[in-house]
Amino acid sequence: MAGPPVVIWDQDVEGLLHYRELVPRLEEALGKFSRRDSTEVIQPVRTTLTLQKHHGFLGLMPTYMENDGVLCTKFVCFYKREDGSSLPATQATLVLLDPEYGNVKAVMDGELITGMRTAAVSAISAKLLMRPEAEVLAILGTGKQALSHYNAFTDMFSFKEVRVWSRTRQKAERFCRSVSGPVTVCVSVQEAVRGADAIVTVTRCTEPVLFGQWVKPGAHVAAVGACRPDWRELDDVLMKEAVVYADSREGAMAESGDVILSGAEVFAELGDVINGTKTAHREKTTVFKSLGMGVEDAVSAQLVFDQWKAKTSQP
Ligand SMILES: NC(=O)C1=CN([C@@H]2O[C@H](COP(=O)(O)OP(=O)(O)OC[C@H]3O[C@@H](n4cnc5c(N)ncnc54)[C@H](O)[C@@H]3O)[C@@H](O)[C@H]2O)C=CC1
Ligand SMILES: O=C(O)C1=NCCCC1
Repeated sequence: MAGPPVVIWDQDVEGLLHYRELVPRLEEALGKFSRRDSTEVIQPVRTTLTLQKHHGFLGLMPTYMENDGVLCTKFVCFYKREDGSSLPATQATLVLLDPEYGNVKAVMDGELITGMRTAAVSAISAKLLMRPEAEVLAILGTGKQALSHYNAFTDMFSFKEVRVWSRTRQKAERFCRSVSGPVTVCVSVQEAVRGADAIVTVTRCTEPVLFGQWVKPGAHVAAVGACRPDWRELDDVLMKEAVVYADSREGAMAESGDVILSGAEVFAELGDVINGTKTAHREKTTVFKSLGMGVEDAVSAQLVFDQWKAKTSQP
C-alpha cells in the first residue's frame, strides 16, 4: 500500500520553487500543450462552478502528461467580492497523483505556485513578444499577482523604470514597500501606461481598465485578470488593434471576456510561437491573454515534489 501523501505547504513551497528552474519547464510544457498530442498533454478547459452566494468560483484543473508520468489536479477558488477579508482572493490546492495506481503522492498549497507559474508564463510571453529594447514596465493592480509579476519581470529583464497603479495610493505605496527594488507610484492608469513598453494587468476588475488609445504602438500587454466570459480588463480598441496570443485558444474562447466580447481573433498560442509554427510579432502591439492552465500547475507541482524529495533524502 502506498504511504500517506506528503503535504507541502506555503513556506516549504517557497524554498523549493525558483524562476530559473520553473521558466524552462513551463516553456517546454506550453510547447507540448500546443502540439495537441494526447501522449504529451491531456488538459481539458477548466470546469468552473459558480458559488453564487459568495460571489466566487471553483475551478477544477486536471492534467495528465503520459510521457512525463505526471498526473495532477488543481482546485482553485477565486472571488470578485471585496469584503475586507484577510484571506487571499485566489486560493488553490494542488494534488499530485501516481498515474499508475491513482494514489495521491503530494498535496500542496497552490497560492505561491499559482502566483509564480502565472508570472513566469507572462514573463515568457514578454520574452517572446516584447521589443528587446524595452525600458518601462507598468503594472496595473497591487495584489498577489502584481507582486509575483514584479519579481518575475525584474528577475528576467532589466527595465529602467517600473510603474505601478492601484485604485488607492495607499495600496500602491504598500506594494512599493513590499518589493525589493524601485517602483514609481502612478495616480492614474493613463499616467502608468504612457510610453510603457510592457504592461501587466493583474486586477480583479470586471470592466475595462486599460484603453487602447493610451497604449504605445508596439507595446506588449500581459493580461492576467478577467478570467470570466463576462469580465473585462482591456477595451475593444486594444483587443482589435493588437495581435492577440493566448495560453490556450479553447480556454480563451470559453473564459475570456476580453476575447469573446470584443470579437478579437486569437492569432496564436504561446506554445505555437515556442514550437516555431506561428510568428512572434514583436514589431506590433501584442496582447497575451492569460487564463491559466492545468499543465502549468502540473509541471510546477512535479518540480516542487522533485525538489522536496531531493531535499528530504539528503543525509
Ligand atoms: N491568468 C491566470 O493564470 C490567473 C489569473 N488570476 C486573476 O488575476 C487577478 C489578480 O489576482 P490576485 O492578484 O490573486 O488578486 P488580488 O485580490 O490579490 O489583487 C487584485 C488587485 O486588483 C485590484 N482591484 C480589484 N477590483 C478592481 C477594480 N474594479 N478596478 C481596478 N482594480 C481592482 C485590487 O485592489 C488588487 O490590487 C484576478 O482577476 C484573478 O482571478 C489569478 C491567478 C491566475
Ligand atoms: O489558472 C488559475 O489558477 C486561475 N485562473 C483564473 C482565475 C483564478 C485562477
